[in-house]
This record gives sequence, C-alpha cells and structure tokens, in this order.
Amino acid sequence: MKPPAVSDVARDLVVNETFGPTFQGEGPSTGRYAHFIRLFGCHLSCAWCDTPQTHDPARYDLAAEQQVLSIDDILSWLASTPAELLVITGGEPLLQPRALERLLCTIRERALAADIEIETSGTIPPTDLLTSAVTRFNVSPKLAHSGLRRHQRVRPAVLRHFAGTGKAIWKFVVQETGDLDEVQELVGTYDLKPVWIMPEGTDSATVLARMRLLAEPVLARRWHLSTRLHTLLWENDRGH
Ligand SMILES: Nc1nc2[nH]cc(C(=O)O)c2c(=O)[nH]1
Ligand code: SF4
Ligand SMILES: [Mg+2]
Repeated sequence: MKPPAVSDVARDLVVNETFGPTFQGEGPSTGRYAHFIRLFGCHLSCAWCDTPQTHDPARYDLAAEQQVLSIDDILSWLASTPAELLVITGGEPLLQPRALERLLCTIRERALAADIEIETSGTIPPTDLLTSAVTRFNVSPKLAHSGLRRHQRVRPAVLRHFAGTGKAIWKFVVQETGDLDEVQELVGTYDLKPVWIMPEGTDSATVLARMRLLAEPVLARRWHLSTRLHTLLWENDRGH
C-alpha cells in the first residue's frame, strides 16, 4: 500500500477543490442541493478512479492540484454560500481526521449546513467526533475490478466499525451484473445495509447503459440503485 500523501495538520486541510452549489450526484441524497469539499490525497489507487488528480503523480502535477486551506477559509466560504447539504469527498477524506473534526464541529455549532455527508472507501475508521458530526457516511468498499489487493480494499474491522455507527450506507461501484455476487458476499459476511449499487462510468452513455443492465438484477436482490446524476448532466466536468 502507498503511504498516505497527506499529513494531518489540525488547523489546515489539504484540499483539491471546493465547488457548489450543485446536486449531490450519488447515493441516498441524489438530487439534493449541495456543496462539496474534495480533499486531497488517497492511499489507494483504483484502476477506474474518477479523481486521480487527488493522488496520482503519473498523470497530474500534484503540487498544482492541492491547496492548503485553513479551517477559517473554508468556514468563510460556507458562510457566504449557505449549504443545505455539505459533502466531504476526495481522494480519501479520512486521511485528515483531526482538521476535519475541527471543521465539522464548527460547522455544526454555527449551523452552516443542515446535513453533512462523508464519502469514503471504508478502509480507515472514522473518529467518534467525526461520527457524531456527520449525518451519514457513504461508504464504498472496492470490488476486485478496482485492481486493489483484497487486504487493501476490504478491512473487516473497519467495515464492522462503520456498520456499528448506525450512520453508514454502503455504495458499491459496479461495472456488470456479475459483480453483484461479489457485493452479496461482502454484504452477507459483514451484514452491510442499506445497499446502494452505482454504475462505474465517467460519461453519461456508460452510466445510463450500466444502470439499464443493473436495474432488474438490483431489484431482484431488493437493493437500491444509484445513478451518477452529475455525470448524466455534465459528463466529467470538474466543479460539478
Ligand atoms: N455532484 C457530485 N456528486 C458527487 N457525489 C459524490 C462525488 C464524489 O466525487 O465523491 C460527487 C461529485 O464529484 N459530484
Ligand atoms: S478510493 Fe476513491 S479516490 Fe482513492 S483511488 Fe479509489 S476511487 Fe480514487
Ligand atoms: Mg466524483
């Protein structure tokens, strides 16, 4: 496993981009008016990663992709643009837990967002403070097609921890119907619920085609289906 690219400085966050308003494009809050903070850095390297600019030096100038923002900078941004739903994503946001705790606790104190969601790979356990500050964790354990070794992508104790928070939903990125058996194995082993299946794809044609293939098999398993609304609307444009 690669070492984390990001040090956890408690007063600053290493950010790739902030954007919004846009719609939450994935999971249970799809379609909600939302603002996003995309944190820099990821310790994984999924084959189909849609945000390689957060961590891949082979394809991106990482110095140009990161900005160190103080918690006050981010609070000012939020105060100027009232957030209904704030989504913290990455990269892997849980690589910067201390600064994130400070940010999210202050957002809660000042009521700068009605709801807060963290998108995470489910390989790093959240702190108790983060758990109390968020509305929901959107946890996406990776399947074999990510190209990661199993011990990198499936951390049993971390999955159990998230399940025990009562705030996790499980969002699996799927390419074809055959992947659903692998989801079932994880869901059954770790008692993960509720389950959301989301098509992998960074263009609207792929997302729509895969949703059509997945719809009936997902219904048959009594799971939920997520689209990628921002991809249907804006393809892979940044800032959405
Ligand atoms: N609109 C929009 N919704 C999203 N939900 C999760 C995202 C992510 O990149 O993790 C994302 C994103 O990049 N854009
Ligand atoms: S965990 Fe997310 S950000 Fe990290 S490599 Fe995989 S898809 Fe990309
Ligand atoms: Mg995205």
